[in-house]
Amino acid sequence: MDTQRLVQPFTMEQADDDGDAAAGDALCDSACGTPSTGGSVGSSSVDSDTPRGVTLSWRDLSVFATGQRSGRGAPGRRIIKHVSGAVRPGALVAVMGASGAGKSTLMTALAHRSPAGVAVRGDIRVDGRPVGDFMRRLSGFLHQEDLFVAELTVREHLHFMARMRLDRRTSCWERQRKVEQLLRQLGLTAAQHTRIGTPGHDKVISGGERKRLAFATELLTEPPLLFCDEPTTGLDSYSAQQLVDLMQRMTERPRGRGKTILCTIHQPSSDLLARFHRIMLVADGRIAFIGTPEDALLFFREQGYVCPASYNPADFFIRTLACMPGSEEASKVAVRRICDRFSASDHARKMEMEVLQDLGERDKEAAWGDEPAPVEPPLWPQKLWLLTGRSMLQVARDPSIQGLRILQKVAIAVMAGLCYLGTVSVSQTGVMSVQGALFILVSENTFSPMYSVLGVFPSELPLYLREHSAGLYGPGAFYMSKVLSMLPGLVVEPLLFAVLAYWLAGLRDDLYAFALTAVIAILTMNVSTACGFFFSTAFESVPTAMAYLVPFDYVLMITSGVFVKLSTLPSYVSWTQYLSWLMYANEAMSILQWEGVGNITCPDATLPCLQDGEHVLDHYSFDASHLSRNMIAMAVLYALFHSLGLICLWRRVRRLQ
Ligand SMILES: Nc1ncnc2c1ncn2[C@@H]1O[C@H](COP(=O)(O)OP(=O)(O)OP(=O)(O)O)[C@@H](O)[C@H]1O
Repeated sequence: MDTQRLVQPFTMEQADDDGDAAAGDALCDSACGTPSTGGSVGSSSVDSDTPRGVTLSWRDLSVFATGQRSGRGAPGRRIIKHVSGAVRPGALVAVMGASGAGKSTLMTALAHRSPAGVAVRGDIRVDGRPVGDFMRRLSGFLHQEDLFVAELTVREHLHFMARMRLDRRTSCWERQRKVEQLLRQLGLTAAQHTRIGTPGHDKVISGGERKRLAFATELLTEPPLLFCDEPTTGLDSYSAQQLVDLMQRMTERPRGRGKTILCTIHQPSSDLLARFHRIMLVADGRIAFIGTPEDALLFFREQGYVCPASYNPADFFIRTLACMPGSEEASKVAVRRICDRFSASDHARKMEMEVLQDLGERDKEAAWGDEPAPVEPPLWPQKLWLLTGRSMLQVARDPSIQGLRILQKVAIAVMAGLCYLGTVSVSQTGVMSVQGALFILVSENTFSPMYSVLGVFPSELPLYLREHSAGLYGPGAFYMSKVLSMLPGLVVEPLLFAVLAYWLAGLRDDLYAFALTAVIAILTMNVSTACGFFFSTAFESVPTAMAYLVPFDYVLMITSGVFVKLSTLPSYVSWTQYLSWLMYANEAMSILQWEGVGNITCPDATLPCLQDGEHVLDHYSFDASHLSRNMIAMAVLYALFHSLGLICLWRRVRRLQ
């Protein structure tokens, strides 16, 4: 009966989307074909797939703010104060309390997901076992603020997550079956091909659909324990009710397989509150009550707080436990008294007895070998492949990332080429035009690509940190995927520019010179992007990165060989030229233009003249034997910037998590 219930749609949508499954979305398992509705080889009923529920208990738990957000030099503040409690399998628990009471802090601590700057002390156990990193696999966490890749569709997102989160031995069909089931179950079938988007922009799914998608993502792995931080915030009352109904159904499975769900919630209606099996009231970092809403009303009555007949009990609890402006001290004393009385009450003792009994029974069950097999996550190359695919879709679908840049490059190449048209010749004035055209080729492939990637890591870090904390992938795969996804653009863009500008400007009519110039242009853009990536990971925000990058790029430009004769640079700065890939590129391109050129016309024999190519190179302090050295140096800079970028990202992630 419960299996039936679970596969029932969340809303009235009954659209059969099996046919759509084969729609070839890039991230989807389209190669599996259409999944059979009756399951696939290796799949079993939903109930037997579902791991048994778990008991979560905690004793003498305190949470401190140790730094960062608490401010420089501020002592660690105790946010959660010596709390104890427990939740049994199949319980849907509403965590309620006034704003700032400590609900989210308590829940993230219980979920073993406390952020950096927060220290947790105390004993938290799952089925009697002290919590550890296994909590990432055992539990799902629905965050207050949803974060998605806006360019993906609902279906693509779920397929990506299925491949990232599920055991790598899960068959393609099985993954597809889970996605289809979740789409139906959460009423996302109609929106499955809609881009997730960013709220406030066109083509976005609604706030309710975002919440349901976030929920579906957490349900992919069938975690027996779910933490939901304000899942109903921003939803209309009907959608909120539907979501809570779904949670309720998930807790009500037989044979101890009901999920344990903790859910912070703000001001639920009486109707919504009645759907929760238990409520947990948090006040000033302590627990004021855990039990059924009815018992809570009785307990409060015993303490002298009577809920008026027409009043919403949730509002009554929150109001009673809130810190009243103007009478803060009295409110604190009242809250302390309620919390003290609860911890000494029969409710608290009964809860503890129930948990102990429950754990005893579950120990016996475990002896019968009901432990789930350990999950094998995807291998690193598989994760990299998936992440790169996702990033490529982002790049392809967001015109501001690459499409517009390519158009802009073409326009600049045509304009620059036309400006030099007819000015390039083997003459004294032609030397200036050639060197000018080469500088345009180098600088156009340096500055705009370098600055355009500065926002990549600051903007994507929140999503990365979220996915990292869920145990999906590490900084190496994240960084590499960004590099790989941009690679096609970083070849096409400079190549297009070189083809157009080179031939329009009328540079040396030699295929070898052109081909190597194009390769150097590609190298230039890749080194510049690597440098941009490094600054993007090294600094917290784009303005800070810019503040350091602008002076750095002036040094690069001055030492490029165009603005000053390199051999005349003062010794204390002359070393900087070896960091300047503009210099390497400029010298290499100049060699390709001038090597072997003899007899440059000289209009007036009485004035000093550049008589041949060797003279031109010498004039700029360039050396004809440096062609391969320069290309190798650029490759080394590319590797160096990316290595530094990766180290900075890794350090930042360690600091933030
Ligand atoms: N890392 C931190 N550093 C310093 N103070 C913190 C930190 N995290 C939480 N706090 C503080 O602890 C208190 C409880 O915060 P928490 O977010 O848990 O409250 P809440 O009950 O979930 O509130 P709301 O319902 O408004 O989300 C707040 O005063 C908050 O400012």
